[in-house]
Amino acid sequence: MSSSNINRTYLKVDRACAELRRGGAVVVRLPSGEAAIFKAVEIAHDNDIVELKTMAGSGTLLVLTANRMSSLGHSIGQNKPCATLSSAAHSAARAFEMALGQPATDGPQSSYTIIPEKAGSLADNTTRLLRVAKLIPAAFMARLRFRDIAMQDRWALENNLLIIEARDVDHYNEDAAASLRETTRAKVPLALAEDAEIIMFRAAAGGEEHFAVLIGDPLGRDAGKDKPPLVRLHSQCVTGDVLGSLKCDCGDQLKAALGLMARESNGILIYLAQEGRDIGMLNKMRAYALQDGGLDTVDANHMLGFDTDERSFLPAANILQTLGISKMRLITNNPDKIAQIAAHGFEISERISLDIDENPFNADYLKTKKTRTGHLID
Ligand SMILES: Nc1nc2c(ncn2[C@@H]2O[C@H](COP(=O)(O)OP(=O)(O)OP(=O)(O)O)[C@@H](O)[C@H]2O)c(=O)[nH]1
Ligand SMILES: [Zn+2]
Repeated sequence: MSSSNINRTYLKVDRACAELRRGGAVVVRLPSGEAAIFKAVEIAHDNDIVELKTMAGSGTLLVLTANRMSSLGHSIGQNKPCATLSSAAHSAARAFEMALGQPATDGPQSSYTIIPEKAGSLADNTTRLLRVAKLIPAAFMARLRFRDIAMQDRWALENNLLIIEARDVDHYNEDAAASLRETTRAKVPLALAEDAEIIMFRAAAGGEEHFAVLIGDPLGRDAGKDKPPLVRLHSQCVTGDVLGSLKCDCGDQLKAALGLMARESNGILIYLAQEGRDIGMLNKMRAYALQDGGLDTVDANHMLGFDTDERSFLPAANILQTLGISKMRLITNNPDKIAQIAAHGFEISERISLDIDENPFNADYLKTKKTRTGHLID
């Protein structure tokens, strides 16, 4: 794909996300010409349900992910990422409860007809776009009655609506990672590592900003360096990294990693703008509220409709490649991180574990990392 094509594609997705976040409607279309108009449930009002129905000419459905459905006590089958729920009596408040509330004991879902949806379906694409927009992946969706693409384009223009093609959604995360560029760099002496330099990267797609902290001389400007650099991919955790939250191990891991790198003067910490395993700070706080009610970190993500971990380490891989790194000693306990980085063609000569002392507030979290997400914690 030429770079100008990539540009047009991701700009449309970025505009769609802004539209969804302000409560607006977006149209999603499959190559077959099937299309649907949708909105984010978490920002919708009752009149939106009627409006979508009137515009599309078919009933408004509620789209929920498989994880959310399972939290509501419904298995929708293997390889079905989401389901559409139809009801004669939708109200935004009720749908909000279905999408976000704690499951009611009398089973509000019983009054809905539930249809499992395939990967790549219109419903699936609505939830994927909502995730990119860092919104709860629950949509009000109404299918357009007509499949003629030229007619749809005219209709969208008349109604000031954006049409997003399913293939644009498919490529978005890859395009965003590929569009990362070094933007500026500066020396920033740190308490734990005086010889530190920060390199900022900005993605043209989505505008996300990640950064690399170079400790000492990891890029091998010193001739004769025999060990590959220590590398840590650290996903943002404002509560742990900045506020010193005792609920997780992030802040301590950050400090420990910088300390290890300073000792050798040979490290790269990539700080990824992936707050809350990439569900965003607001949704992480929603997950924390559910954890206050007794759920663990995995079930809380599922209850909100998200996957256990929404992160891709492709942005990190692109940054490492830009820096000219091919081999590293990776500081992590996360097997998925190791697998993803290896799959991108990097050589991990050694894994350095990063075990943090338990406290009464993070003990359950650390246990869940070990038992449910496979973290290699001793
Ligand atoms: N959604 C959610 N995110 C969390 C929670 N606790 C921590 N995080 C986020 O998880 C990310 C850190 O992930 P971890 O699983 O601790 O560590 P990791 O990067 O997977 O693995 P290591 O390399 O071994 O540290 C950060 O983005 C945190 O904000 C939580 O309860 N819910
Ligand atoms: Zn944390």
